[in-house]
Amino acid sequence: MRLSKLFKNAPTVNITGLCLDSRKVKKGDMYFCLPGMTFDGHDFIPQAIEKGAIAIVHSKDIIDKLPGVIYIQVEDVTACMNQCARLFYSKPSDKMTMYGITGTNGKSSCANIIKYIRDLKEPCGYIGTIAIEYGKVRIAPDLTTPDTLFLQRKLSDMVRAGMKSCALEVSSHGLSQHRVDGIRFDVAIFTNLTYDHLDFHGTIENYFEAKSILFKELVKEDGVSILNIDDDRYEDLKECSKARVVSYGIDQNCDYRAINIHENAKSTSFDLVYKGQKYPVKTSLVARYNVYNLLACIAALHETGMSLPVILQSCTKIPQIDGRMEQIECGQPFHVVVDFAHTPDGMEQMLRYGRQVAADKGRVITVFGSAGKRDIAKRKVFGELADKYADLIILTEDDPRDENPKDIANQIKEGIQNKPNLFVEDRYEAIRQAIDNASKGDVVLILGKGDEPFMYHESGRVPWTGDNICALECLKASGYGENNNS
Ligand SMILES: CC(=O)N[C@H]1[C@@H](OP(=O)(O)OP(=O)(O)OC[C@H]2O[C@@H](n3ccc(=O)[nH]c3=O)[C@H](O)[C@@H]2O)O[C@H](CO)[C@@H](O)[C@@H]1O[C@H](C)C(=O)N[C@@H](C)C(=O)N[C@H](CCC(=O)O)C(=O)O
Ligand SMILES: Nc1ncnc2c1ncn2[C@@H]1O[C@H](COP(=O)(O)OP(=O)(O)OP(=O)(O)O)[C@@H](O)[C@H]1O
Repeated sequence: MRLSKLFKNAPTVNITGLCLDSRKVKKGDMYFCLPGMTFDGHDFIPQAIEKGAIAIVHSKDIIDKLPGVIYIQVEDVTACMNQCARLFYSKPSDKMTMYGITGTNGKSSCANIIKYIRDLKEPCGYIGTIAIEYGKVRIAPDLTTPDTLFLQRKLSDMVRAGMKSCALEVSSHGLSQHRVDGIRFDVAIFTNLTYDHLDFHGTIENYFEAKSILFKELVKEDGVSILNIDDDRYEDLKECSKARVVSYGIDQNCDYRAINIHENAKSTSFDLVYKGQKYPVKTSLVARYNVYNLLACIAALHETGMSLPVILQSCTKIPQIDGRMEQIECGQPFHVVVDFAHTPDGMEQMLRYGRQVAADKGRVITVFGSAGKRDIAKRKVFGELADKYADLIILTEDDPRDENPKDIANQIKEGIQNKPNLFVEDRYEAIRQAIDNASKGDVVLILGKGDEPFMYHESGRVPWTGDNICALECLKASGYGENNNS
């Protein structure tokens, strides 16, 4: 693209790419010097030029300018980069129906439900923690909400691949760091706000402020904000939303309400009340929190033109979302569930669910840890929750980074008063012991990592079997077989 299309009065040169990381610069790129939490992008200008950058966008004064390189000084490099990326990639988000989902828990679940149902009508892409997915493409992501440049590039790939819509998980980090500023959302969904990420945001108010950007600034004025009426932050978000507000929930009257909820181990049914009419809904999803997720998605899809009967019919067969409430079946006489729960709210929901589906005398056996170099205050809370609901607690590693997993386990143990517990550092072995310990009617809950095929250790990101595959292997090693229904 001609530089003059991005900046008035710029020289007539062609920019072949945009880059924010000097290590990844390619010949002909424009490099943006971003202020970071660890580094300052300005310090890597020489490296960027050496690797082939022909234009540098910076905010600080530069003394030793090199001939042949174009220097563009702006006040706010991040804002400028967002604008350039939007133009460079031809405003891809304007060519699709954009669903943005934010909240402490439920983003991946909602985005995957929307993708599944929307895909039945026309192609829908997905960007989030689990994958970047469109058509036959499936890429493992580094972040839930990628950086602006990568994000705009992927959205433009989606448009080229024929996607008509995209479900995008919008994390609070992504919002704070303006990764999605170049996107105008047709639909902004709020799932819930509970305790998380305070290591980054400092206070729950800052965390909420970050989430609210999606509703205050990024949803289109003629778009729609879909809000959970049962969450304490409903009124605040309603107040600040730029778009019209549609509500969903269970406890109070609202636009899309679920009543008469029946939860089973493998399915859920309820009546959807919409505009005074009742619609029976049956879904393959389980646990009450998924009723909330489903309501948010039904509202989002209906408000963007899909008919209610078509949406509701598809709810019966929503496929298993990888690593989210994933039931591992190998003919064993007890439940094994792998779930990505890694916040106090997510843990409590899962442990409660475990208690509910365990047979009368069945035990809840749980395996989990807590991530290293992340929020340490939640560790004791995890212990307290397990103490309240579980019968046997096996503590193990979970992305320890450069912390000692045993120290983390000891901090979790501070919350455990009454229940038997043990520490098994190796996660595979911990899952094996949980499964070996289980008997008829028990529930084994393996929490924290879901389907993630990696683990963060001191040495960096290393491959991990994945809790779901590990659990299946352990069941088979214990003599269960997929066709054995004993
Ligand atoms: C805390 C955080 O979000 N950090 C993000 C931030 O990094 P940073 O501010 O530390 O950047 P930095 O390393 O100081 O570098 C500043 C600038 O210099 C550049 N640089 C740096 C070094 C170099 O040699 N050359 C160079 O050009 C960098 O590319 C960057 O542009 O900007 C980087 C570039 O976009 C991100 O990769 C990085 O995400 C890190 C890897 C991360 O782990 N983020 C997590 C916490 C995160 O964002 N998580 C959320 C959701 C979590 C959840 O809901 O569970 C997510 O959306 O994934
Ligand atoms: N609506 C909800 N309310 C409370 N807990 C939920 C909800 N939806 C999912 N959970 C719990 O949170 C876990 C993570 O779900 P999901 O991956 O959908 O959330 P997320 O917001 O994408 O999380 P992350 O951004 O950390 O990936 C689930 O495995 C489940 O335990």
